[in-house]
Amino acid sequence: MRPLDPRLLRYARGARSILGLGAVIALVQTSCTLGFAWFVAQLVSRSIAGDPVEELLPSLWLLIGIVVLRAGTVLASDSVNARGSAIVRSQLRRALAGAFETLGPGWVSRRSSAALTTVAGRGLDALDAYFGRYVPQLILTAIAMPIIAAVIFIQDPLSGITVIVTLPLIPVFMILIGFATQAVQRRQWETLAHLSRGFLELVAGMATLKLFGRQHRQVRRIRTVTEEYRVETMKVLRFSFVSGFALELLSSLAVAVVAVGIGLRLLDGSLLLGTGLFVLILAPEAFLPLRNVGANYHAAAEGVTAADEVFEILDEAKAVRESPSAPHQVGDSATVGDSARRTSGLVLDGLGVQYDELRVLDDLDATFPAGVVTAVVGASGAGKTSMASAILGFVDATGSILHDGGRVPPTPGGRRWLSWAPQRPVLIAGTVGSNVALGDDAPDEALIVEALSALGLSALPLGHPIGAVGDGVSGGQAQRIAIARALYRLRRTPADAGTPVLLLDEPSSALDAASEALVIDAARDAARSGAAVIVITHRPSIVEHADAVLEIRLRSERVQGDEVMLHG
Ligand SMILES: Nc1ncnc2c1ncn2[C@@H]1O[C@H](COP(=O)(O)OP(=O)(O)OP(=O)(O)O)[C@@H](O)[C@H]1O
Repeated sequence: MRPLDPRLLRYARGARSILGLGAVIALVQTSCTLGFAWFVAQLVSRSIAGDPVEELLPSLWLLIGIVVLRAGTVLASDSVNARGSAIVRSQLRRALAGAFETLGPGWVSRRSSAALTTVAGRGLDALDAYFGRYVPQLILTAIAMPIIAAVIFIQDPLSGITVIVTLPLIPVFMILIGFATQAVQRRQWETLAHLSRGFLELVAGMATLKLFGRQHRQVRRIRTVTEEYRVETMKVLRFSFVSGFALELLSSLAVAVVAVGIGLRLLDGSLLLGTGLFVLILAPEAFLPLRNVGANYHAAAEGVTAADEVFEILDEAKAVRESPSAPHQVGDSATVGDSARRTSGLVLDGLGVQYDELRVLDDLDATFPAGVVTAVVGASGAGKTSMASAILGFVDATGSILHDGGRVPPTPGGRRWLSWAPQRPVLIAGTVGSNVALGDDAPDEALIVEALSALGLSALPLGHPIGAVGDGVSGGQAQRIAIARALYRLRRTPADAGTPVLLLDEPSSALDAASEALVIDAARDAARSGAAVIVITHRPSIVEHADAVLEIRLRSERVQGDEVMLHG
């Protein structure tokens, strides 16, 4: 772990002001430490020398003032660090949410959702120890240590040299401990992510696990991972205890050496009592912040390990933002025919999609004209949803996508013309109405009612509550609410967005024949109003009512030049 990761300053702007304020507070604290040591040494040596109390009173008042000021700086430092830590964590969480948006649903779907929520939740919370305790001590060390060491050297060169020689031993020792801890800390963090994943699977899949009698196995797995987590945590703690002990021993020995030197010179009279006392009080203060850095290192390291992962995600999103055409190559193909450029609606020209090693689509050409319902059919796994994901900008794709003759950008933004209902309906906690008008700042109630009625959901009140994962409605209702959302968005397509495109991915997979007929009517109405309608389906009844059919064959069954067939 680097003492201070520069990426933290880059991604969490709030961190800069905390560091600035922390430096000012550290400077005041160092002045207080020096003042405190000076006045205590003076008061003791002058009392022993027999100075009258009245003459000592001004120094006493100053000492009391310094003590109060020092307490004030501790209070200020605590509140700055607590507020700063909260600001930084919320800035990093916002940046992370922005990164997820940039990287897109395709990226998120390839990651473990449990690991992502652990890093964004518990992981970033662990930064509290880093900001609340570790960083302030690091700043104090950088400011107080050289000043105090210099003052000791000026007052008593011999003690100064002892302090200057022994001080670097502590950071050297800490670096060695740091190397050893890094691996255990990462293992502890990975086990935690593993544990979260196990719990998520147990909770989300409880019904299935119980039905197949696998719940005990899952519980046993969690028990094993919990044990692994305990072992890893104990390893981290062992390092923490040993390093705390060693740091304490090192600094105590160094202070003892200084104290013995001062004592001997006080005895032989070569050092004044005031100076000796001053240096003796100051010496532990030179080691204290560095010792505290070491003591807080392990608590901070968990947050830093998590922050490391956050920074990797933020860097990835930054790279995508800076070169949007690098991973997503849609729009790179050389020439697109004139007819494609003149088509109102959507044209795919040589579209290719690949997931790591798995090539799903290659060189797919298709036209989805305005006013036409096109059914997209093909065997399971042929790549129909992958084509939809490419149109949505969710996956890396090659080739070109043209909307009204203009190239569609590779990232998901800038598709005001596109309305989509996914294969698996995603409902957000709220109400039926808020789900249909999702993303609309000024929802049109009449349109919401119209979209729901078109799908036979007029009996469902707009205010009907929906839970976090679509609880509160049936599977078929959830699917129709998701389609109603697409119909609502279609009706709200801005006039200057061009030909509206309605993309429905297996819209009737959870519906009965009557509801399916309503979906077909809604798709036909949309085409009549001028939209290009694409319906991915396995249902013969939808294919029958389509104006055109695009068949995507499994890659293994494709023949060169016969990748797809379009029936008009
Ligand atoms: N995010 C992904 N990462 C890796 N492979 C994927 C991903 N999404 C889909 N695939 C693979 O791509 C292939 C095509 O999947 P796709 O979902 O496009 O098929 P589909 O034609 O829509 O199938 P279905 O009719 O069953 O919905 C499948 O082999 C699938 O396993």
